[in-house]
Amino acid sequence: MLRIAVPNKGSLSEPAIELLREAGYAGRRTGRELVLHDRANSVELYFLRPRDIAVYVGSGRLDAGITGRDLLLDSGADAEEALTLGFGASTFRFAAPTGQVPDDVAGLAGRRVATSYDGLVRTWLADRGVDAPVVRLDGAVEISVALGVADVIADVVETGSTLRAAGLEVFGEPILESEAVLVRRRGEVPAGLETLVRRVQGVLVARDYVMVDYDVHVDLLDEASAVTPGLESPTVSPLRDASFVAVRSMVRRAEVNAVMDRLYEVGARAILVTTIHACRI
Ligand SMILES: Nc1ncnc2c1ncn2[C@@H]1O[C@H](COP(=O)(O)OP(=O)(O)OP(=O)(O)O)[C@@H](O)[C@H]1O
Ligand SMILES: O=P(O)(O)OC[C@H]1O[C@H](OP(=O)(O)OP(=O)(O)O)[C@H](O)[C@@H]1O
Ligand SMILES: [Mg+2]
Repeated sequence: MLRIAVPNKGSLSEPAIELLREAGYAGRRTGRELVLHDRANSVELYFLRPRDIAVYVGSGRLDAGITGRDLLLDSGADAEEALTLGFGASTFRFAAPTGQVPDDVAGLAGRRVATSYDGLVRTWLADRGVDAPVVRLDGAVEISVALGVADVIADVVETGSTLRAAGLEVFGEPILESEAVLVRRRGEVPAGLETLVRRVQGVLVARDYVMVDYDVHVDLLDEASAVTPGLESPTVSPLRDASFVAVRSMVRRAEVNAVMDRLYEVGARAILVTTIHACRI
């Protein structure tokens, strides 16, 4: 049995559960379930706080889990990233009241820094030789400066609207670019982990790519294939009219309209785009 940790709450929970569902694993039946035995797939899913997931995986009690890169680094757990998952993107940044931002990193010295990610912030400050007291708070960190317990904050920024509402502005380089990641414990590869990674990768590729089919005159095949090289090489099938071929290739979803425009200019016709439901690459 592969033991997988899944966020039970917060912004990563729903997309993580949906990703595993699309990868063929059982879904949570109620919002209160803490463990789910998915015997058909030989996995056990543990629904845990995202902040705790890297700790369980790093301790070796669980084999893999979904959490944020920022939470993984903050925990200091002995776990490593196996895959980036393409959701839960955020930036971890310093912010201070508008008009009172330090000029540079050295300007942080002696200022009280409020954060929920004290491990991450202490390491960042120590690596740069900056001596600043860290105030550990559980959440709503943006209000801490107005309430007088800190001078600056270090927190997750997604849209920036919470910062703006609190009269704060970011300063300095981002501390970290984060997103949801699949983490695994270091060392020996547990049975079933490769299957989990391949399944999840399959979902991510199916989300990212579409299938494009078109007909093109054989004389234009090289030019058209250059527009749709696919992952390895496009599939080319004969048509009844031997002067034409049918071509099939995977194309990035975000680029498909530009690709269709170029194919049409080359002379391809009957250009069809279909969704990929699942794949193994
Ligand atoms: N807008 C966001 N706010 C907070 N965390 C976010 C956001 N967008 C992405 N994340 C990521 O989600 C993870 C934090 O999840 P966590 O469940 O601890 O906090 P949360 O989503 O703020 O939920 P809550 O504070 O309600 O418990 C981090 O990896 C963080 O980078
Ligand atoms: O840049 P934004 O789009 O505004 O999002 C970032 C904010 O969202 C999160 O707070 P959350 O709502 O989770 O509350 P919390 O601070 O109590 O965890 C995070 O801690 C930031 O405060
Ligand atoms: Mg939060």
